[in-house]
Amino acid sequence: MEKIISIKDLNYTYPEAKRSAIKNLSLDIYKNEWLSIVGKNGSGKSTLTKLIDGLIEADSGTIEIDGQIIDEKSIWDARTKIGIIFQNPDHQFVGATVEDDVAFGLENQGMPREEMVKAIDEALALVKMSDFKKRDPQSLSGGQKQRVAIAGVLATKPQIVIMDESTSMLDPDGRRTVLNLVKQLRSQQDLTIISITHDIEETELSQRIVVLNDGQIVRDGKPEDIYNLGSDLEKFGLEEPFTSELVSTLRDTVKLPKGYLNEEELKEQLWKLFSNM
Ligand SMILES: Nc1ncnc2c1ncn2[C@@H]1O[C@H](COP(=O)(O)OP(=O)(O)OP(=O)(O)O)[C@@H](O)[C@H]1O
Repeated sequence: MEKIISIKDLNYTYPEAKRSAIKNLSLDIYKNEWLSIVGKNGSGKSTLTKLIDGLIEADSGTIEIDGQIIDEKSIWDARTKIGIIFQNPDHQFVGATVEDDVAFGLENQGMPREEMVKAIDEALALVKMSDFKKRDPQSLSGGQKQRVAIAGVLATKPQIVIMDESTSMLDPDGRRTVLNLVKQLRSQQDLTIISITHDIEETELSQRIVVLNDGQIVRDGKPEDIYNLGSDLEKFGLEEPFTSELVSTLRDTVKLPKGYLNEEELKEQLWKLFSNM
Protein backbone atom coordinates (compact mmCIF):
# COMPACT_ATOMS: atom_id res chain seq x y z
CA MET A 1 0.00 0.00 0.00
CA GLU A 2 1.22 3.45 -0.92
CA LYS A 3 1.36 6.14 1.77
CA ILE A 4 -0.27 9.50 1.12
CA ILE A 5 0.44 11.01 4.55
CA SER A 6 3.29 10.05 6.82
CA ILE A 7 3.53 11.71 10.24
CA LYS A 8 6.65 11.17 12.35
CA ASP A 9 7.24 12.06 16.00
CA LEU A 10 4.99 15.10 15.91
CA ASN A 11 4.83 17.44 18.90
CA TYR A 12 2.82 20.57 19.43
CA THR A 13 2.10 22.75 22.46
CA TYR A 14 -0.07 25.87 22.16
CA PRO A 15 1.68 29.06 23.23
CA GLU A 16 1.25 29.46 26.99
CA ALA A 17 -0.47 26.07 27.38
CA LYS A 18 0.81 23.90 30.20
CA ARG A 19 0.34 20.58 28.42
CA SER A 20 1.21 19.42 24.93
CA ALA A 21 -1.77 19.03 22.60
CA ILE A 22 0.09 16.49 20.40
CA LYS A 23 2.76 14.23 21.86
CA ASN A 24 5.26 12.24 19.81
CA LEU A 25 2.58 11.20 17.38
CA SER A 26 3.43 9.01 14.39
CA LEU A 27 0.85 7.85 11.85
CA ASP A 28 0.84 6.59 8.27
CA ILE A 29 -2.25 7.07 6.13
CA TYR A 30 -2.54 5.14 2.88
CA LYS A 31 -3.83 6.15 -0.56
CA ASN A 32 -7.55 5.53 -0.97
CA GLU A 33 -8.09 4.46 2.63
CA TRP A 34 -10.91 5.78 4.81
CA LEU A 35 -9.45 6.44 8.22
CA SER A 36 -11.43 7.63 11.22
CA ILE A 37 -9.71 9.55 13.98
CA VAL A 38 -11.79 9.41 17.15
CA GLY A 39 -11.27 10.94 20.56
CA LYS A 40 -13.09 12.81 23.28
CA ASN A 41 -13.12 16.61 23.56
CA GLY A 42 -9.62 17.94 24.01
CA SER A 43 -7.89 14.74 22.83
CA GLY A 44 -6.10 16.64 20.03
CA LYS A 45 -8.21 15.95 16.92
CA SER A 46 -8.53 19.58 15.76
CA THR A 47 -4.89 20.29 16.53
CA LEU A 48 -3.83 17.33 14.38
CA THR A 49 -6.06 18.54 11.53
CA LYS A 50 -4.59 22.04 11.76
CA LEU A 51 -1.07 20.60 11.67
CA ILE A 52 -1.85 18.48 8.60
CA ASP A 53 -3.36 21.47 6.82
CA GLY A 54 -0.44 23.68 7.82
CA LEU A 55 -2.54 26.18 9.78
CA ILE A 56 -0.15 25.72 12.68
CA GLU A 57 3.46 24.60 12.65
CA ALA A 58 4.72 21.63 14.69
CA ASP A 59 7.32 22.21 17.41
CA SER A 60 9.13 19.10 16.21
CA GLY A 61 8.55 16.09 13.97
CA THR A 62 7.55 15.91 10.31
CA ILE A 63 4.45 15.56 8.15
CA GLU A 64 4.92 14.24 4.65
CA ILE A 65 2.06 14.64 2.19
CA ASP A 66 2.22 12.82 -1.13
CA GLY A 67 5.99 12.46 -0.85
CA GLN A 68 6.66 16.06 0.19
CA ILE A 69 7.70 17.13 3.70
CA ILE A 70 5.59 20.07 4.80
CA ASP A 71 7.43 23.33 5.38
CA GLU A 72 6.70 27.00 4.75
CA LYS A 73 7.35 26.61 1.02
CA SER A 74 5.71 23.26 0.27
CA ILE A 75 2.56 23.83 2.31
CA TRP A 76 0.83 25.75 -0.50
CA ASP A 77 1.22 22.91 -2.93
CA ALA A 78 0.22 20.34 -0.29
CA ARG A 79 -2.92 22.32 0.53
CA THR A 80 -4.19 22.03 -3.04
CA LYS A 81 -4.29 18.28 -2.42
CA ILE A 82 -6.51 18.58 0.65
CA GLY A 83 -10.20 19.48 0.94
CA ILE A 84 -11.90 19.98 4.31
CA ILE A 85 -15.59 19.58 5.12
CA PHE A 86 -16.46 21.24 8.41
CA GLN A 87 -19.06 20.56 11.04
CA ASN A 88 -21.52 23.35 10.47
CA PRO A 89 -22.72 23.50 6.87
CA ASP A 90 -24.06 27.02 7.45
CA HIS A 91 -20.60 28.35 8.11
CA GLN A 92 -19.28 27.12 4.79
CA PHE A 93 -21.59 28.97 2.42
CA VAL A 94 -20.42 32.06 0.65
CA GLY A 95 -22.50 32.04 -2.55
CA ALA A 96 -26.07 33.18 -3.18
CA THR A 97 -26.84 30.01 -5.13
CA VAL A 98 -25.62 26.43 -4.89
CA GLU A 99 -23.59 26.77 -8.11
CA ASP A 100 -21.97 30.04 -6.98
CA ASP A 101 -21.00 28.31 -3.85
CA VAL A 102 -19.31 25.39 -5.59
CA ALA A 103 -17.62 27.96 -7.87
CA PHE A 104 -15.93 29.69 -4.93
CA GLY A 105 -13.00 27.28 -4.50
CA LEU A 106 -12.50 27.16 -8.27
CA GLU A 107 -12.40 30.96 -8.59
CA ASN A 108 -9.70 30.92 -5.94
CA GLN A 109 -7.74 28.50 -8.12
CA GLY A 110 -8.14 30.86 -11.06
CA MET A 111 -9.97 28.33 -13.23
CA PRO A 112 -11.22 29.71 -16.59
CA ARG A 113 -15.01 30.29 -16.73
CA GLU A 114 -15.86 27.58 -19.27
CA GLU A 115 -13.90 24.92 -17.46
CA MET A 116 -15.49 26.05 -14.22
CA VAL A 117 -19.06 25.54 -15.47
CA LYS A 118 -18.17 21.98 -16.41
CA ALA A 119 -16.42 21.28 -13.11
CA ILE A 120 -19.42 22.61 -11.13
CA ASP A 121 -21.87 20.46 -13.10
CA GLU A 122 -19.72 17.37 -12.61
CA ALA A 123 -19.30 17.94 -8.88
CA LEU A 124 -23.03 18.56 -8.31
CA ALA A 125 -23.89 15.44 -10.31
CA LEU A 126 -21.55 13.37 -8.12
CA VAL A 127 -23.39 14.41 -4.96
CA LYS A 128 -26.79 14.20 -6.72
CA MET A 129 -27.57 17.89 -6.25
CA SER A 130 -27.75 18.98 -9.92
CA ASP A 131 -31.44 19.92 -9.64
CA PHE A 132 -30.62 22.37 -6.85
CA LYS A 133 -28.07 24.40 -8.82
CA LYS A 134 -30.03 27.67 -8.79
CA ARG A 135 -31.30 27.34 -5.23
CA ASP A 136 -30.30 29.48 -2.27
CA PRO A 137 -28.09 27.22 -0.10
CA GLN A 138 -29.92 28.45 2.99
CA SER A 139 -33.15 26.83 1.74
CA LEU A 140 -31.63 23.33 1.84
CA SER A 141 -31.76 20.67 4.55
CA GLY A 142 -28.65 19.98 6.66
CA GLY A 143 -27.81 16.84 4.67
CA GLN A 144 -28.26 18.63 1.34
CA LYS A 145 -26.04 21.47 2.55
CA GLN A 146 -23.28 19.02 3.43
CA ARG A 147 -23.64 17.40 -0.01
CA VAL A 148 -23.12 20.83 -1.60
CA ALA A 149 -20.13 21.41 0.67
CA ILE A 150 -18.74 18.06 -0.51
CA ALA A 151 -19.33 19.13 -4.14
CA GLY A 152 -17.38 22.34 -3.45
CA VAL A 153 -14.49 20.30 -2.15
CA LEU A 154 -14.63 17.68 -4.94
CA ALA A 155 -14.67 20.35 -7.66
CA THR A 156 -11.17 21.40 -6.59
CA LYS A 157 -10.00 17.80 -7.22
CA PRO A 158 -8.31 17.05 -3.91
CA GLN A 159 -6.56 13.73 -3.22
CA ILE A 160 -7.38 13.87 0.48
CA VAL A 161 -10.70 14.85 2.03
CA ILE A 162 -10.79 15.64 5.74
CA MET A 163 -14.24 15.47 7.31
CA ASP A 164 -14.09 17.44 10.54
CA GLU A 165 -17.15 16.33 12.54
CA SER A 166 -19.02 16.86 9.27
CA THR A 167 -22.07 14.76 10.07
CA SER A 168 -22.47 15.64 13.73
CA MET A 169 -25.16 18.25 13.08
CA LEU A 170 -27.23 16.05 10.77
CA ASP A 171 -30.27 13.91 11.60
CA PRO A 172 -29.78 10.12 11.26
CA ASP A 173 -31.10 10.09 7.67
CA GLY A 174 -28.92 12.99 6.56
CA ARG A 175 -25.94 11.40 8.27
CA ARG A 176 -26.48 8.05 6.58
CA THR A 177 -26.88 9.64 3.14
CA VAL A 178 -23.72 11.70 3.52
CA LEU A 179 -21.66 8.75 4.84
CA ASN A 180 -22.89 6.44 2.07
CA LEU A 181 -22.07 9.11 -0.47
CA VAL A 182 -18.56 9.45 0.93
CA LYS A 183 -18.15 5.68 0.74
CA GLN A 184 -19.17 5.68 -2.91
CA LEU A 185 -17.01 8.69 -3.80
CA ARG A 186 -13.97 7.18 -2.13
CA SER A 187 -13.99 4.26 -4.52
CA GLN A 188 -15.07 6.19 -7.63
CA GLN A 189 -12.75 9.16 -7.23
CA ASP A 190 -9.75 7.39 -5.70
CA LEU A 191 -9.90 9.66 -2.65
CA THR A 192 -8.30 9.24 0.75
CA ILE A 193 -10.80 10.10 3.47
CA ILE A 194 -9.88 11.14 6.99
CA SER A 195 -12.92 11.57 9.19
CA ILE A 196 -12.51 13.17 12.55
CA THR A 197 -15.20 12.58 15.12
CA HIS A 198 -15.95 12.16 18.80
CA ASP A 199 -18.82 9.83 17.88
CA ILE A 200 -17.81 6.19 17.48
CA GLU A 201 -21.10 5.36 15.70
CA GLU A 202 -19.95 7.52 12.81
CA THR A 203 -16.97 5.32 12.03
CA GLU A 204 -18.70 2.15 10.89
CA LEU A 205 -18.16 2.64 7.16
CA SER A 206 -14.48 3.50 7.53
CA GLN A 207 -11.70 0.93 7.14
CA ARG A 208 -9.48 1.84 10.07
CA ILE A 209 -9.94 3.68 13.33
CA VAL A 210 -7.29 5.52 15.27
CA VAL A 211 -8.19 6.43 18.86
CA LEU A 212 -6.60 9.63 20.12
CA ASN A 213 -6.29 10.34 23.82
CA ASP A 214 -4.33 13.14 25.42
CA GLY A 215 -2.50 13.93 22.18
CA GLN A 216 -1.39 10.34 21.58
CA ILE A 217 -2.61 7.39 19.54
CA VAL A 218 -3.79 4.80 22.03
CA ARG A 219 -5.45 2.31 19.65
CA ASP A 220 -5.21 1.66 15.90
CA GLY A 221 -7.26 -1.07 14.25
CA LYS A 222 -10.15 -2.21 12.10
CA PRO A 223 -13.61 -1.00 13.23
CA GLU A 224 -14.55 -4.49 14.56
CA ASP A 225 -11.37 -4.59 16.66
CA ILE A 226 -12.00 -1.16 18.11
CA TYR A 227 -15.71 -1.87 18.79
CA ASN A 228 -14.71 -5.14 20.46
CA LEU A 229 -12.95 -3.08 23.11
CA GLY A 230 -16.51 -2.57 24.37
CA SER A 231 -16.69 -0.75 27.67
CA ASP A 232 -12.88 -0.28 27.59
CA LEU A 233 -13.58 2.54 25.16
CA GLU A 234 -14.90 4.49 28.12
CA LYS A 235 -11.31 4.77 29.38
CA PHE A 236 -10.73 7.11 26.46
CA GLY A 237 -13.94 9.03 27.01
CA LEU A 238 -15.74 7.29 24.15
CA GLU A 239 -19.12 5.64 24.29
CA GLU A 240 -19.41 1.96 23.49
CA PRO A 241 -21.33 1.54 20.19
CA PHE A 242 -25.02 0.93 20.85
CA THR A 243 -25.14 -2.51 19.21
CA SER A 244 -22.06 -3.69 21.07
CA GLU A 245 -23.61 -2.69 24.40
CA LEU A 246 -26.86 -4.42 23.45
CA VAL A 247 -25.04 -7.57 22.32
CA SER A 248 -23.14 -7.83 25.63
CA THR A 249 -26.43 -7.59 27.53
CA LEU A 250 -28.15 -10.13 25.27
CA ARG A 251 -25.22 -12.58 25.53
CA ASP A 252 -26.20 -13.26 29.15
CA THR A 253 -29.43 -14.86 27.99
CA VAL A 254 -29.09 -15.87 24.34
CA LYS A 255 -26.39 -17.38 22.17
CA LEU A 256 -24.90 -14.95 19.67
CA PRO A 257 -21.83 -15.27 17.43
CA LYS A 258 -18.51 -14.01 18.82
CA GLY A 259 -17.20 -10.54 18.01
CA TYR A 260 -18.79 -7.24 17.06
CA LEU A 261 -22.14 -7.24 15.26
CA ASN A 262 -23.29 -4.20 13.34
CA GLU A 263 -26.96 -3.18 13.21
CA GLU A 264 -27.74 -5.36 10.18
CA GLU A 265 -25.95 -8.42 11.59
CA LEU A 266 -27.64 -8.01 14.95
CA LYS A 267 -31.07 -7.71 13.29
CA GLU A 268 -30.39 -10.89 11.34
CA GLN A 269 -29.36 -12.79 14.48
CA LEU A 270 -32.38 -11.61 16.43
CA TRP A 271 -34.62 -12.52 13.53
CA LYS A 272 -33.19 -16.08 13.52
CA LEU A 273 -33.63 -16.38 17.30
CA PHE A 274 -37.20 -15.20 17.27
CA SER A 275 -38.26 -17.31 14.30
CA ASN A 276 -36.92 -20.43 16.10
CA MET A 277 -38.91 -19.72 19.24
N1 LIG B 1 -6.00 27.85 21.03
C1 LIG B 1 -5.63 27.07 22.05
N2 LIG B 1 -4.82 27.54 23.04
C2 LIG B 1 -4.42 26.77 24.07
N3 LIG B 1 -4.76 25.46 24.21
C3 LIG B 1 -5.57 24.93 23.25
C4 LIG B 1 -6.04 25.71 22.13
N4 LIG B 1 -6.82 24.90 21.37
C5 LIG B 1 -6.84 23.69 21.97
N5 LIG B 1 -6.08 23.71 23.09
C6 LIG B 1 -5.83 22.55 23.99
O1 LIG B 1 -5.16 21.54 23.25
C7 LIG B 1 -5.64 20.26 23.58
C8 LIG B 1 -6.19 19.55 22.33
O2 LIG B 1 -7.33 20.28 21.87
P1 LIG B 1 -8.07 20.00 20.49
O3 LIG B 1 -8.98 21.17 20.24
O4 LIG B 1 -7.10 19.65 19.46
O5 LIG B 1 -8.93 18.72 20.88
P2 LIG B 1 -10.18 18.08 20.09
O6 LIG B 1 -10.01 16.62 20.24
O7 LIG B 1 -10.24 18.64 18.72
O8 LIG B 1 -11.39 18.59 20.95
P3 LIG B 1 -12.87 19.00 20.46
O9 LIG B 1 -13.57 17.72 20.17
O10 LIG B 1 -13.40 19.71 21.65
O11 LIG B 1 -12.71 19.88 19.25
C9 LIG B 1 -6.68 20.47 24.68
O12 LIG B 1 -6.04 20.30 25.92
C10 LIG B 1 -7.09 21.91 24.49
O13 LIG B 1 -7.50 22.47 25.70
